[in-house]
Amino acid sequence: MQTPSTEIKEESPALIIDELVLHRQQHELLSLNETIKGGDILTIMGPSGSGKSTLLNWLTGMLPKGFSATGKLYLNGQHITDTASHLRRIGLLYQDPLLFPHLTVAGNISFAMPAGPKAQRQADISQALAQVGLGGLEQRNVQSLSGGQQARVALLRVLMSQPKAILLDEPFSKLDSQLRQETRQLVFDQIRQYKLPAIMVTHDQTDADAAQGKVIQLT
Ligand SMILES: Nc1ncnc2c1ncn2[C@@H]1O[C@H](COP(=O)(O)OP(=O)(O)OP(=O)(O)O)[C@@H](O)[C@H]1O
Repeated sequence: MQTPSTEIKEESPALIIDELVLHRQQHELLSLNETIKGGDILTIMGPSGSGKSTLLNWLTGMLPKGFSATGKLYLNGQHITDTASHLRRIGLLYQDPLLFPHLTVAGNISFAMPAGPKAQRQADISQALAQVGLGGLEQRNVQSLSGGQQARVALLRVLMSQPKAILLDEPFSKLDSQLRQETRQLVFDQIRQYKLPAIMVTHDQTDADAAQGKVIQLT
């Protein structure tokens, strides 16, 4: 007897990619079937053109024209394949911090936070900044920060938006090696602390090793 299909796949924190096949025009780009549990980091590697960005675009609900997909996406038990991008609660961290240059550190972080009493938001921001070694920099203009400091603000901006999953798109590639290692550790620690399912696209084997999770090599 066939099990009736259900919209609820799993209740504990997990991102489930169910029988995904991505096409560019008639050409199959990739297929994927994965469950990423909260706190786990799935690493995606592969040569230029293998479909890494396209996969991230599908996950965020922004597949460009010319591409099509079959398969389903579930986040913490909810079917979100057809959910609008801004309602998916999937945070994205890029290689560029993409901070708003005209806003302060606190302004950048609070921009992405859910609404709430101002004093509470300010206290939460100060606490988060202190946790990543940026205590007291609330009112600094982000343009006056170092690359590593900007990367940490970008991370906090994503985390404070309270995502339920996080995607990392070459997030450390602009940082020099010492800073790369430190920032990577911080990002991975936070992913584990918040039990977020994460997918990281990288060309760097040391990133993949540090993630300590499954590695998928696209071809
Ligand atoms: N907007 C687009 N229109 C048409 N084809 C595209 C578009 N974007 C990407 N492609 C093609 O789709 C395929 C997958 O590209 P994608 O950007 O996902 O690869 P990638 O693995 O992220 O590459 P890279 O490592 O260079 O970023 C490639 O053949 C690419 O040329």
